[in-house]
Amino acid sequence: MDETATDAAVDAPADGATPGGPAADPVVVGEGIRKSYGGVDALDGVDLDVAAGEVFGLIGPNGAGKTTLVRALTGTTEAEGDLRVFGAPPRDVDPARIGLLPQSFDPPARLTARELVDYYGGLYDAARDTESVLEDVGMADDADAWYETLSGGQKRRTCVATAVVNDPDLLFLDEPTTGIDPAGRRAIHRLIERLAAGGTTVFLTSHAMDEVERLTDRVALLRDGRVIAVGAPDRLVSEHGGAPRLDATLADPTTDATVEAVASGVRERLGGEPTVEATDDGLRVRGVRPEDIGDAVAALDAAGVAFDSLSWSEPSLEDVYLRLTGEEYARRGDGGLPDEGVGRGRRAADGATPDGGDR
Ligand SMILES: Nc1ncnc2c1ncn2[C@@H]1O[C@H](COP(=O)(O)OP(=O)(O)OP(=O)(O)O)[C@@H](O)[C@H]1O
Repeated sequence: MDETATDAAVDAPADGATPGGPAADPVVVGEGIRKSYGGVDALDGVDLDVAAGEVFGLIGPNGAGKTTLVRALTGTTEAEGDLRVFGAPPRDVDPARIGLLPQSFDPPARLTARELVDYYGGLYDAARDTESVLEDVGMADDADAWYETLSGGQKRRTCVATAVVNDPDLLFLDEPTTGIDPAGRRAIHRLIERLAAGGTTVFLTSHAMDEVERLTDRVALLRDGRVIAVGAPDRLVSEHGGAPRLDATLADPTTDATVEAVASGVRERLGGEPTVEATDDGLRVRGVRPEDIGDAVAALDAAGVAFDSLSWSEPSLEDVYLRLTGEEYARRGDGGLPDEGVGRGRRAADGATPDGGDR
């Protein structure tokens, strides 16, 4: 396990099942994976395992190394370290067992979607029926259009079809839903769910935290070529997502005096637990339970704060992402660490800090 991974990475459930802990029956195993391009360490000692039948998510900022890791695991680039897929080095694995949707994929432009799926299916001894694959990705109605005339989302869906036409045991999808509209995304989500239900192992990279949270059994967060957390999404959220919060969009700019007035009113009504901070367009009160919402609103009113809108939300995988990558604090521009939570937790666990102080 990566030495910088949080403790969500290391505790296996008692029954050895996959959610939360390490894979019980791994089809992908990587230890100490390294890859440099010139002076850039794209992968800086990645350890991971993926179980048979698992939907495994890989998230991380632009340039974190996600695509490089997918390429290393599919044998499309050489990397150092111990990499095994179905027990063999990636380049020795039977291609019929693997499906790959690369991040960048440019199939021949003057073939129709149907011809493309036929063509890629023809590369294998046994392939799925073209029509059912087109149906699966929501392309049945547009199957006779040339690839070059398809919209960006239709192109991506066609590419997904070419990746699943061989009915792979292990499917790598590198940002499959980028540029796809909500209906198309739903089609891809349903396809992933069906494949997983049928026993296909899925390795999914995405910047869409909602789809990763919804679809994956476990997720690894990559930053600067290292896994900094891995575990079931709900576990990562409970450990690192922070408290539920109430966000207020304010009509006027948020001043320090506004924050202090609301904080004082919130302390008075709710005790010491909630914290108040300025956001880009208003205020955020953290630590507000559903039953506290009325009191928090009363604190805003008492402070004379006029708000345009209010929203309450539970923490999500996006909060985990923002906190563990340090982007939340970078965005605020203060470069500071939170008073509680992940900053201290990570230092205690591994000596690292969210601002990259271990590197
Ligand atoms: N072929 C290459 N030549 C040189 N540098 C590369 C190459 N491929 C990747 N890199 C560098 O390696 C690092 C990791 O890139 P990678 O594409 O794996 O990140 P990523 O997490 O997939 O990013 P994104 O979310 O933007 O797709 C980046 O600094 C990138 O510039």
